[in-house]
Amino acid sequence: MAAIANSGVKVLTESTDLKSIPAEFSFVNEPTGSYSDSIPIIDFSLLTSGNPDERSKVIQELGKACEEWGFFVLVNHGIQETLMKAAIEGASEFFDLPEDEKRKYEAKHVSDPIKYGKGSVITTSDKKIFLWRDFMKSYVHPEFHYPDKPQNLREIIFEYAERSRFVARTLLQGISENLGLEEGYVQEILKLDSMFQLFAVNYYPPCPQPDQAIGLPPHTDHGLLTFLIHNGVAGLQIQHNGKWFNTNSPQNSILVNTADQLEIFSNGKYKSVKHRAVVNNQSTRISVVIANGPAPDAIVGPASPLVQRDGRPLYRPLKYIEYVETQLSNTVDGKVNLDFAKIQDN
Ligand SMILES: O=C(O)CCC(=O)C(=O)O
Ligand SMILES: [Fe+2]
Repeated sequence: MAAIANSGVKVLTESTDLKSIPAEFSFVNEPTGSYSDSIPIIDFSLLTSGNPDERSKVIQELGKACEEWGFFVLVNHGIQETLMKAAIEGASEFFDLPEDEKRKYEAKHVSDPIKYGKGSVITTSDKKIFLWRDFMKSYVHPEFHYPDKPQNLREIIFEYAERSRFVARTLLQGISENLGLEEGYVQEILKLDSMFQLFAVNYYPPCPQPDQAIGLPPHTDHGLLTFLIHNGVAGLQIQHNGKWFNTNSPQNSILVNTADQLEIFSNGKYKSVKHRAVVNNQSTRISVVIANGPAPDAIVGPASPLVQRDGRPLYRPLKYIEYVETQLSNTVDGKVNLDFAKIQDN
């Protein structure tokens, strides 16, 4: 039992021939996801192409995707496929390191810039459940933190994060134009030059009873836009109109979801989408995530031109890094923080 509590799921699955999941992992899943052919696809190159008609059309599509789905598949984003592959393969090598090496990064405090672990959630009935996932998270911007080993990976992740920032800022500029905000407003208010980026690699080994465990339970992300790429094994599901949908991703695309700060900034126009990661009994799934957010010290509330237009703010302003760290230490329900920021009717 101690092995289960102390080591990651990778070690657990590799050291024993499991036919069923240990009781600590048992999670009651909502019904499984189906497919939708209407998940939006956004062509990033049209945002930067210089053709004004194409640009305004894609900005409209982007706004619609954020409003209706809170999720889209980004194609033609300009980040080289070789870099993305290197990031996925390299990041997953972290989990092959000896336990002692990984354990150096076991989280002691929520603000530790590098954290390794397995994670657990407390259910509404006060039960602790372990997730079928090992993770490594690190803060990569404005300060860059990354484990020393495996070697050479720091440069790859540094570059991937840098390219992602360009893509994220360009998308946010397009989104804020769709909200009717002036050029440069979003950049200045959210201090995007020093935007906070949290890098995460999630490792989901095959699970003998995939329907009875969960990789990551339903949650929303804390930032503005989250980018996710993976090793070709599906597992990310998003909630849409109360139902779960599998996400498809064409070769070399980035899966993008709206997150809490965008819901707050847009005064509720764009909802932070709930999503979860399911597991399977065949192949290891690896996802590489970059949560792109405002600057750590930015105080984020609804954009004032939108508050004026809507008549009142729906959320109260909070300092972003405090929001992140409350969410990272909160293991219950992904929406708790947003509810905390919400101004209640009375
Ligand atoms: O691995 C996935 O598909 C989901 C990851 C995720 O939602 C997260 O890291 O916040
Ligand atoms: Fe997430």
